[in-house]
Amino acid sequence: MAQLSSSMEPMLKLRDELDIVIPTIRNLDLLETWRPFFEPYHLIIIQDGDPSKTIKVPEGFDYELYNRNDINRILGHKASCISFKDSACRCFGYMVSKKKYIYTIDDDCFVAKDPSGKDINVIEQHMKNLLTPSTPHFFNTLYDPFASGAEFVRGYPFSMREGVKTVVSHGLWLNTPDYDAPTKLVKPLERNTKYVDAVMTIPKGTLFSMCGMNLAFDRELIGPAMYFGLMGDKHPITGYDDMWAGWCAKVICDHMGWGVKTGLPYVWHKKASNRSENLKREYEGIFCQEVGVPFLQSVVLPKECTSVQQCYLELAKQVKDTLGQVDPYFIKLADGMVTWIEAWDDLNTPKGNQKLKHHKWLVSKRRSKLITKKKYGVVDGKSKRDAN
Ligand SMILES: O=c1ccn([C@@H]2O[C@H](COP(=O)(O)OP(=O)(O)O[C@H]3O[C@@H](CO)[C@H](O)[C@H]3O)[C@@H](O)[C@H]2O)c(=O)[nH]1
Ligand SMILES: [Mn+2]
Repeated sequence: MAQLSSSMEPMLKLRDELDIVIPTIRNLDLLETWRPFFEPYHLIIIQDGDPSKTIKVPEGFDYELYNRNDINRILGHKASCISFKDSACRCFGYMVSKKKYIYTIDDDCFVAKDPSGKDINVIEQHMKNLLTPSTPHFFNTLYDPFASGAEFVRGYPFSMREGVKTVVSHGLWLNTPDYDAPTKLVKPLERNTKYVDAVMTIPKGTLFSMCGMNLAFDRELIGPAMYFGLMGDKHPITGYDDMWAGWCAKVICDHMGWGVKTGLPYVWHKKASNRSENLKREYEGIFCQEVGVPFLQSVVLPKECTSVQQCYLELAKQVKDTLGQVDPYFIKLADGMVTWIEAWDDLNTPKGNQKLKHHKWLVSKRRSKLITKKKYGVVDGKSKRDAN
């Protein structure tokens, strides 16, 4: 196995380097099962749907929770780029995080076990994937040469064994795989029981289906491209937010010379959404992907695009000019992409950081009020302590 740099071990701790982003419309009981792996980290919870609903978070977790009112207050008119009533809202968490890495997971994904019966530490495996190089320019048939027990195979040019920086680590799912609605309808009972002990680099020039359920990425590098596109409320499409982000991010990774890996780690997905509902939600997307994918595969970004933001704005322009003629939805999506970059850059300047600090204080104040209420209750407008 290609030697892991000795500096990697401390990085695996990562408490101050990684945020966990969870989009949710439900109580977060799943966190109990993830406690051994998630408790050390800061969580950014994006509460979708009705902001007046209280999302229960088990004790002991360090988190900030943003609902729609917070998103509107923080972004103002730019909040239009953050989807509502769709898991795409999670990308707001990427924007407000200040950490180098992001891990995002759905609230119906639980700890999976490897074939030896050991609980899988998704953070550890994703960080191994991100902290070791990718090999997009020449396919290694024995999978990830930087994974333990693997190596470059014969015929692999030595001049290419250094690899490139990995910026996305795409994990998989046991039990309910990420099938689209038509597939789920014809195969309602199909479950994924195959634990494939492999991590692979997705070759340069190839797009892939990026599922947002179990995903980690280098926020400082590819973060501005991880826009989960306009879906859900007031939009004709849903269920393709993560796909859009994955296609755009991969085009930019190829241009920037960065790598994307897929494979381990697994989560146990106990699908909470409704199959026939999903078919209605995904219907338009099934057709859009047939035009979107070939277009994005054909995109060439100019060499003058040297930052992810520049690449992303150029991509938005090409989406608007080309796909905008196919379906007006893509004009709105392209505008959303531009607004996303504006909002990202706003919040990641010293002035933006100051503004965000104030909002984070408000969000944490609301949370401590909730904790007080839960601990001491509020009886007839007085706390239980006063009432006794
Ligand atoms: O309006 C909504 C609906 C859901 N969420 C949260 O988003 C994730 C995913 O929701 P869910 O697991 O119910 O949906 P699935 O169909 O299983 O997942 C699909 O959505 C993609 C995004 O992860 C995934 O790739 C697909 O498999 C949960 O955390 C919900 O709470 C929401 O925020 N708003
Ligand atoms: Mn799910």
